[in-house]
Amino acid sequence: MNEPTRPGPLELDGVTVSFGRGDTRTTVFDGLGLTFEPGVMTALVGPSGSGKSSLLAVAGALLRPEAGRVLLGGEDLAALTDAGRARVRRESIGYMFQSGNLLSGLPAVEQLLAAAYISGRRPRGYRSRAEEALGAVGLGHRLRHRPEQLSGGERQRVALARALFLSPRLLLVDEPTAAVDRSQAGDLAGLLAARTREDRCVTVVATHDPVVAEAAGRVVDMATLTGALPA
Ligand SMILES: Nc1ncnc2c1ncn2[C@@H]1O[C@H](COP(=O)(O)OP(=O)(O)OP(=O)(O)O)[C@@H](O)[C@H]1O
Repeated sequence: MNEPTRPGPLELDGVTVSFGRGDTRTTVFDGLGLTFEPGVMTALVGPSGSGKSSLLAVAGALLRPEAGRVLLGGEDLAALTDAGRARVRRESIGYMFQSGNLLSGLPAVEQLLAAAYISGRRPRGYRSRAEEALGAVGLGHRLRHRPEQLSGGERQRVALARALFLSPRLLLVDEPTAAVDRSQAGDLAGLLAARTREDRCVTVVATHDPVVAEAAGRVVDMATLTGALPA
């Protein structure tokens, strides 16, 4: 918002994630190493169960790895206390998930303002900044529309504007085009890539959609990293 974005890579270094115990134990990553640069949108592709969502969860400080480091601009999120991780989530990470997770009944501009309130930031002129942010994703004519009055693609654009409004260093996106038509999917994917370059954030998108992979600056196939077989 008013703070400049502080560019810095996201680095996964020797990251191990597994779920369950005994016979049901699943190791998703074992010593995974990957670096994501600012200004680049990376598409994570791969079959169902190959670990795309798990990677987003570890990168977003929603899941603590069993081993390894998760460095965001040099700070190891895996080593922080729960309170430290909550601070990083609030201050440095934007999340955009499948359904957009908009608050029902709330006009588009208020969706952004609510996010600013929750994060404790209220810069001067924040309402006009929120309007500008919506304009930047092509929704200048939909400022007062509620989610119920928007198309699937428009809802995703509000979610994108909201995620970018707080100037995240890291933007994590899960299946952004799952609920939109093909032409909206292309527009949304292009917009995500463009805003990533302009805002210099690290953007990681889990997707099954070739349109998103085409728009990305880099594609990482999880199957080649984790050895997952097609479902
Ligand atoms: N909470 C959990 N408990 C147990 N196993 C889990 C849990 N979350 C994920 N897994 C397992 O970890 C593996 C990776 O799952 P993940 O959701 O990361 O894959 P994905 O590539 O995002 O799949 P999809 O494309 O279907 O969303 C899968 O085998 C899954 O069953």
